[in-house]
Amino acid sequence: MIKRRVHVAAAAIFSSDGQQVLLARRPSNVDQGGLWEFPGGKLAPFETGFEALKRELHEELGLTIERAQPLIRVHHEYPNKHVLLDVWQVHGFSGEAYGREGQAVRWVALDELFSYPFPAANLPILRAVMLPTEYLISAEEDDDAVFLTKLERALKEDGVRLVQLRAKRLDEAAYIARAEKALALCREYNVRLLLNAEPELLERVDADGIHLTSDRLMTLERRPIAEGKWLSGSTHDRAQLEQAARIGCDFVTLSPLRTTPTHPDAEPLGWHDFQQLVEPAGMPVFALGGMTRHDANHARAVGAQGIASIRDFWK
Ligand SMILES: Nc1nc2c([nH]c(=O)n2[C@@H]2O[C@H](COP(=O)(O)OP(=O)(O)OP(=O)(O)O)[C@@H](O)[C@H]2O)c(=O)[nH]1
Ligand SMILES: [Mg+2]
Repeated sequence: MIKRRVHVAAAAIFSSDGQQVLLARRPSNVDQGGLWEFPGGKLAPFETGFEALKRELHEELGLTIERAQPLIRVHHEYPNKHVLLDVWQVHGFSGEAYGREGQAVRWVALDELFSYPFPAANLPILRAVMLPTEYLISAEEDDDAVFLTKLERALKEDGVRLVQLRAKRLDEAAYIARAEKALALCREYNVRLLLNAEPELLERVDADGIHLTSDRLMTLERRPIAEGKWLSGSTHDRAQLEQAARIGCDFVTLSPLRTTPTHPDAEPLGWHDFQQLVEPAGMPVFALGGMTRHDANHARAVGAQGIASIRDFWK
């Protein structure tokens, strides 16, 4: 039997403060009944994803979309069909949402999403919804006080919400000391901190997760940290992206998009090759390498979660 292929447009509709998304419950008499979902449905013949999104949100919720951007595309094999979930983030709409087909509809806080039962394909979507569009990677800095001043500026003035502590020049004791201080600051601003370090370090510093170098990523056979923590990794090609998926990374950086002073000899991917790699990755991907916040819209247009950068945030 040939498996049916369905292309579905679905929406992560954000509240105006960005802290909640709108979920709907699938009626009990349909496929995956009773599970919660991002509202949407199948593309009609000759429709684009965005056209289908607008039509479905009007039919299902009575909403008119005003502003939307691609969030993530997820391919998933169900026993009876192959689904492509083409998910958009909606930040502007008019109307008051209600279940026009009798389905339950609910605004849910981002940090409560994991307590709702979703279809199996939805895990990457939940990660994408919970992650911001900017990922700060900290620069080498000898002095802890200077480090903290620059970090606080980025949290306060740039509104950064996700940070990776990268400090290759520090020995273990100095790294731990800096991580404790960075964590205290990040907690004040309600910001997530990932350690670019060995996974075991999470037992010493209770940060939000671990970022793996690509070399370290390739040596692992399974996810090295608990599900409740975030696991990200550095990738540069398809093999590394596949390994990140195999060991259950929550998201990755993919680099270098452009040539940078820190990695002058690395062959840049450019947007075209980057886009080819992103969709099959099956998880949120941050573009890295010469990126600034001006590139964020372009990155999202080719399927990325957003941009990761050292220089654009470190001032
Ligand atoms: N809308 C939506 N569909 C999802 C999600 N996750 C997921 O696996 N799917 C799957 O994608 C397909 C979407 O079909 P649908 O039933 O919403 O399509 P539709 O609105 O056009 O309905 P209809 O064709 O029954 O009228 C289903 O097989 C569903 O299980 C999700 O978060 N939102
Ligand atoms: Mg539907």
